[in-house]
Amino acid sequence: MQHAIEVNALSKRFGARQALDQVSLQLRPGEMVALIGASGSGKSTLLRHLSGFVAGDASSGELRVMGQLVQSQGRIAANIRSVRAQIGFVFQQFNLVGRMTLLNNVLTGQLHRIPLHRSLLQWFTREERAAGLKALAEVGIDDYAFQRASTLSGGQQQRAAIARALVQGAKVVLADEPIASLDPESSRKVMDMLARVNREHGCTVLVSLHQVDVALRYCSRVIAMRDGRVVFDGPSNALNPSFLNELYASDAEAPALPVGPTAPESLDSQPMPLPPLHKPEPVAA
Ligand SMILES: Nc1ncnc2c1ncn2[C@@H]1O[C@H](COP(=O)(O)OP(=O)(O)OP(=O)(O)O)[C@@H](O)[C@H]1O
Repeated sequence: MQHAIEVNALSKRFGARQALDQVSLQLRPGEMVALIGASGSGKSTLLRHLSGFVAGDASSGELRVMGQLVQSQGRIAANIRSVRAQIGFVFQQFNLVGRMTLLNNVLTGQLHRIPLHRSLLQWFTREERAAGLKALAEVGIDDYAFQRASTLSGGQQQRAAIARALVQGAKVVLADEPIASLDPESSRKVMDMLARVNREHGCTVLVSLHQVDVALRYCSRVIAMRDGRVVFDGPSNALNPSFLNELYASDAEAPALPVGPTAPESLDSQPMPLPPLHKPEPVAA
């Protein structure tokens, strides 16, 4: 089976800091998986490598999205732009161009399909505009289509990034802390949209989250990172309070950890680190 996301022995060192250490994981098409871990554990760095914005160390293996090579042994694939056309990004730093209208921001999702002169001039056809408005309606912000993106709230901007992924026809959505600075109601809307994109459009979603309760509510599988390593990969209902306490032990901004049904008492005494529940499968040549 072709994996939607495949990471094989990815390592990244920034000076003395081992940000990623032999990270391997696979996501099946159609999965929605949460990436959790304390601040500095490597979540954003992993997502940036998957997007091909950052190259891993030369000792790293391969990263693939929808079977296409993103990078191998520290070298970004030559056709990375066409690989990225399959990936929707909900990254705070790449989200929207503030001076462009919301609609034009969303329409940039199809730039890989239209001629360069049209993209430079932001000339879009009636059909393309209709597709953009439909996507904005789907995420509930079509009323703001002709407003400058900079005038929108953080939650609306995140939803616009999701609409852009829809217009783009992305197969995989990478979301880096999409609700980090949002109020609870906006957070719920953004997470609901991501879940819908996953469920109704069949997109594979990998979302990094600080809020463990949100991760457990929306994702049946969780990957936990600590010090650049994957220390847990399995069903979210197998996580337990002692593991989570250990995971966030060094985090000054540790999130409130959930208790109750999502944290079965019977697993309380499980020692750290938990072994990964999914053994990495061999990478197809
Ligand atoms: N460009 C960079 N140069 C130097 N160090 C970096 C760089 N990017 C990340 N790091 C370091 O790599 C480690 C992992 O950082 P990363 O941002 O991936 O963590 P994170 O889990 O996403 O944290 P947070 O939840 O706070 O966003 C940190 O120690 C960070 O300081």
